[in-house]
Amino acid sequence: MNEIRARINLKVGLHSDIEAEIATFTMFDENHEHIALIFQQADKNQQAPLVRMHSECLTGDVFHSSRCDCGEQLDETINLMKEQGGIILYLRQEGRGIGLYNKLDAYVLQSQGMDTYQANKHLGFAEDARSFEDAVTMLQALAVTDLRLITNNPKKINALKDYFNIIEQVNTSLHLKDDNNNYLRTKKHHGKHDLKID
Ligand SMILES: Nc1nc2c(ncn2[C@@H]2O[C@H](COP(=O)(O)OP(=O)(O)OP(=O)(O)O)[C@@H](O)[C@H]2O)c(=O)[nH]1
Ligand SMILES: [Zn+2]
Repeated sequence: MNEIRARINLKVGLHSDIEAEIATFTMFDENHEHIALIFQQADKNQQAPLVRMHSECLTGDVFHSSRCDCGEQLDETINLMKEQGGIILYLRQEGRGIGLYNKLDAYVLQSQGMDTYQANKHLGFAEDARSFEDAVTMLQALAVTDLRLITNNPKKINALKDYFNIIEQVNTSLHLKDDNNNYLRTKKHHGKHDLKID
């Protein structure tokens, strides 16, 4: 069964000059329109391509919000993949899976003193409501078996390790900004992310 619905060439990045392909899939409905961005045909040309599973963050990815580091991580990944090739899975699970409006409700609670995980729980959600099962399906559809995963998040390693040979964990940089200190510290101390911050 062909699980790739389409592959389209496009150029991406800040200057729209980095060659890539965007791939769509047959197995997802309109509420889960995940896409893969493939650089240098990494799915076909590389034994162990760089892979980034990036969960959607409208505020960070599009507007480079001061509250998180998502947009910077995405830019960093695109620039690395320009050089080395690789695959970004852009996963439509905004707000760690609780959706945009709920994430913004969580921001209100954070402004009142809760951390990101406490705010999710206060709203009746899991601390992190994401699943990476769709990502596994996407990588299998792209015939990836071995990979180098760009992440600081041990949960992402755990989610893939039974299905793929993870040759290397590639950390992202620390993108500290005025308003994302607590967010990043909580990622490290509660989420056990591998971040170089106190
Ligand atoms: N619920 C909630 N979600 C948030 C908050 N801040 C950011 N997010 C979401 O967190 C997710 C971040 O995803 P990623 O960058 O893929 O991953 P990560 O878990 O930070 O791990 P890395 O791979 O190390 O970057 C996005 O879906 C954001 O929308 C918050 O305060 N509350
Ligand atoms: Zn974000």
